[in-house]
Amino acid sequence: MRFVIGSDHRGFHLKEKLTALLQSKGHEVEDVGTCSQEAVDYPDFAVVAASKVSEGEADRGILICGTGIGMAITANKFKGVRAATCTDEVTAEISRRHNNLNMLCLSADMLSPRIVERMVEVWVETEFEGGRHQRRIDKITQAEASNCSSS
Ligand SMILES: O=C(CO)[C@H](O)[C@H](O)[C@H](O)COP(=O)(O)O
Repeated sequence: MRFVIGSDHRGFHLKEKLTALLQSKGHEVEDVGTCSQEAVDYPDFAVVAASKVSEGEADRGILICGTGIGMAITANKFKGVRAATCTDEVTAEISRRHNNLNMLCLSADMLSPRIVERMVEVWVETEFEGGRHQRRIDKITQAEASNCSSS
C-alpha cells in the first residue's frame, strides 16, 4: 500500500518509528515532515498529507500530533478524506471495518509507542466490511458534495 505520513514536533519521534514499521512490512511511505522536534504548526503537515489522500496520490495516511485532534480536524476538510483520532486497538479496527477510515490520527503524548505500533498494524490489516456501512459512507460523501456546491 502507498502511505503518506506526517506529524508536528510532538509526533516527530513516533512518526519515525511508524515509518520504519510500515516499510518493514513492504509498504511505500511518503514522509511529508516535520523533520525535527522544532516547534511547527500541525495544519501545515495535515494539509499536505490529506491533499495526497484526497487526490489519490496515497492510499491511506497517518498523522500524529500531541493529541491527534488537530490533525483530524484539518484532514477532514479535504474531499474524500475520512480521518479520526483513534485511541486503542478497538477503535482502530472498527474505524476500518465500519468507517473505511483512510487517515488515522494518533496522539504522541497520551499513548505508548508500543500500543500505537499495534494499533497501526491492526488498522493496516483490517478491511472495510461494506454492506450497510457503505450506505452510510455514501451519505457522508453526499453531504460533502452538497456542502461544497452550496459554498
Ligand atoms: O493539535 C494538537 C491538539 O489537537 C496537538 O496536540 C498539537 O501537537 C499541540 O497543540 C501543539 O502544542 P505546543 O504547545 O505548541 O507543542
